[in-house]
Amino acid sequence: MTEPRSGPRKEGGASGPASLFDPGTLLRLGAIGLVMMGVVTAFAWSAGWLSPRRLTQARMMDALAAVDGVHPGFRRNHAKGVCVAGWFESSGQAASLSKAAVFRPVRSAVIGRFALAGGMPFQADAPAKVRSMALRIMPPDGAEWRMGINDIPVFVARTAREFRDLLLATRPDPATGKPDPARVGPFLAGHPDVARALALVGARPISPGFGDDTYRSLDAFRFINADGVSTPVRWEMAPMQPGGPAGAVTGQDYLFDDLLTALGRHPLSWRLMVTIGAPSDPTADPTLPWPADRRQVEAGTLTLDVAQSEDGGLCTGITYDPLVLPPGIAPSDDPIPAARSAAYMRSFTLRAGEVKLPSAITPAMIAAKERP
Ligand code: HEM
Repeated sequence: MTEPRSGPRKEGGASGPASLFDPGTLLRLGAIGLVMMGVVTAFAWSAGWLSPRRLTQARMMDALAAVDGVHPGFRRNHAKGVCVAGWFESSGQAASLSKAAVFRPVRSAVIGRFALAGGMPFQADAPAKVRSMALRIMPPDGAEWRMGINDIPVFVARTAREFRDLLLATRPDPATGKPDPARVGPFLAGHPDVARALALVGARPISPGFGDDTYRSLDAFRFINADGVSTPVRWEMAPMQPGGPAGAVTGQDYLFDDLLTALGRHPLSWRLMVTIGAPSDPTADPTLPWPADRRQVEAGTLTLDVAQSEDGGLCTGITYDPLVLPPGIAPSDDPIPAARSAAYMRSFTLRAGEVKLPSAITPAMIAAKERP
């Protein structure tokens, strides 16, 4: 018997292994390569590597960190805060403007947060620091509504890019620890809208504390009623407790201390006042106030009666994303809320994965002020 001759094997036959040089294999490999390249390019694009001027979530986080540093585990803005809880009682008066469940004559549960603007979780309280209220309003039978609202009359930038540029222009100079006038001056000269908005913010009346402060949406939204009629709106939470005499403006946490003392004595309430915009009112520019004589509707009353530290508190796992809106409330052409939504998500993703120091407002501070 002769052994079978081991001559050259026919490549690529139906039964033999495929060669790398087979045209079909090359085509398939090429296709895989193209898909991989597409994926890598998409990642690079979304990370902003291909477009150094594009504003990405990471660049916005960097700008916030350039001003206030990095504080792992904390919100990248409005870092010093305390959780609160209570309810919102609708008056029914906004139901003709918006079909949102929250405006039916019902009581909705609320998880909120008071905070100071800025990324420093241990900053000292001071009268002129921007204060905020954030709310997640959850009607018993309908979609929730989230908001983050500030105690200033207008926002300080028209777009996310302008806000980021303002942050970078006002970041502290390492030599002095203060913003560098040589950088701030030219920035404001080139951004008269920001200079005008900052002047309005600087001239606002300052209330003694969180409890007697007014918090505003600043951004414009649209209310949509059951007939599909869309109305431009902004809103504010107006305090129902009188502004008492200013307490002692001393102590690292005096604003939070006063808030906890007040909540320990009685619930605090605010009226939700919705301002109806006229067709001529600017909706796309939150640096511009609307005329003071616009009609307002009293949509209901917010009552807060419980405080909790962020450490273990219900608000910690929440982003007060202004685009979490129920049917009946929609964004306007204001570009800021979409940028906020992206930035809050990024901040949440970062802080959720980090080890955090205890918050400035501790469970023990709250327990000491609680009602018996
Ligand atoms: C482009 C503009 C803005 C950027 C990039 C920005 C960025 C941020 C970030 C990163 C956070 C932390 C979010 C978290 O970790 O949950 C935050 C919180 C907050 N922001 Fe903004 N923000 C912007 C505009 C505004 C405006 C216009 C308002 C007010 C109307 C506002 C009100 C708030 C409030 C109240 C909080 C605190 C929410 C809480 O207590 O959890 N922000 N912001």
